[in-house]
Amino acid sequence: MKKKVSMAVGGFDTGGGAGIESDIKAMESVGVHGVGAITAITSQNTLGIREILPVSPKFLASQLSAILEDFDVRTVKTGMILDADQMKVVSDLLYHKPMVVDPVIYAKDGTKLIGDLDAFKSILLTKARVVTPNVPEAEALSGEKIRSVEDSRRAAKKIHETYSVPLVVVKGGHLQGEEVVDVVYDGSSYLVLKFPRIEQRHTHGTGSVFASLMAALMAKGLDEYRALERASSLIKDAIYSGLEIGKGVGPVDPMARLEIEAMKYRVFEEMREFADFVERRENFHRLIPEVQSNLAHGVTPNYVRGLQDIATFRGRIIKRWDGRVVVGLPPVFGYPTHTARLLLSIIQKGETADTLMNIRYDSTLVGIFRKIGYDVVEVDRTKEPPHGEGKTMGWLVEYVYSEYGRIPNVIYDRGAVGKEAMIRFWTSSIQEMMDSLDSLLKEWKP
Ligand SMILES: Cc1ncc(COP(=O)(O)O)c(N)n1
Repeated sequence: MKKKVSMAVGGFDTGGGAGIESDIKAMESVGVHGVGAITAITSQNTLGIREILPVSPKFLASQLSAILEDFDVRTVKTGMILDADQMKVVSDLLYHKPMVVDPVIYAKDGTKLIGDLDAFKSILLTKARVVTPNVPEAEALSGEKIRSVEDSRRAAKKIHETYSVPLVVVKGGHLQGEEVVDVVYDGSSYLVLKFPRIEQRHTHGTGSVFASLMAALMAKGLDEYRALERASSLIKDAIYSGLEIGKGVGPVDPMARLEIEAMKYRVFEEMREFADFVERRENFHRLIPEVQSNLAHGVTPNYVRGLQDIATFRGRIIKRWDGRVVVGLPPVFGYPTHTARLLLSIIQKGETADTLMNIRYDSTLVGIFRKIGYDVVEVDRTKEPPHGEGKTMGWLVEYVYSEYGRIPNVIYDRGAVGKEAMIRFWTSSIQEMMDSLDSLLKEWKP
């Protein structure tokens, strides 16, 4: 097997959240082999940096040579580089490689990671292909105060002109506002990228991971703009999945996208098995209402960001005229079915719901649910206010939550004018769903 190789140069974070380990994780997450040269060992955790042990410039040079003499290093990402001597080594040995420079002037806790800013500007920044400052870093590099997107543009232009960096990416996370606005300048035009702000406390290593993704994607042959676009999308998942693993600011998770994609594959497999189960199970048609059934099944609930992470059968679970049950079409993610919307609303209320199905209402079935140990709640749909199609599932969950403070596994209603009575049932796994449906069919003798 062959893989492209990208190199990270920076500090070692004992907490695995930023620096070299996060760089290599980020590179590996997009299928690039990451190699690394260490400038300093930090004793660090989510609460901050305690001590820094610098590596001698000579030993840094030795690491770089060992790497360069053996691997075809396509791109380089730099982070913590302490002093002028280290910077000279990096510049002398790597000036010919496309470098993505993350100007980590200060760590989250305020510790200086680039000890000599003047040396950094003159020795390293001038060799960068791409530089990725956040707002405080862009202020330090440009000497401009940044309070608005307009200021970011001015700073980006100034950094480009002063240090001849071909592509300057000023990340807007530190500015106020509902949207995060990144400003990109390449010497002739601006690109302004806007993203909805993600509420997240655990953002340690965001800058390291973003710059490493850019370097890795460029190593794979993407041009700077394509790499930027992809890295921006991936970093959102990494931030969204920020890890609560210490007492302080936890790290972002560069593995998030890979894990979500792997889970989605498993969801498809399990739904295929579920389709076989309902098509083969004797008497299954008895559970299917006139409006037909569907199954919603998502990735692990705490990874669910929206309907894009929940799958339902595009053609539903159909009871045919002859009593056969057919799942005619494959599952799809992000399809706004009733069951998908209901499962999403239940997850958003904090339940570890993984699978949900609607089945026909029958008072005996409700009794069996109770007998096998599920919490059951009845909802009176005549109380539903008039609102458009697409609002019902959200209303249902709000209504149940306001009455009970949680969402029981079984929610049923006896219908209303023009609305068929229905049981909606959620479980923590698809296996539990199948086992429970089996029990219903065994116990129910209509
Ligand atoms: C070794 C090392 N490199 C980079 C950072 C910056 O990351 P952050 O800004 O999240 O503290 C860090 N804390 N440690």
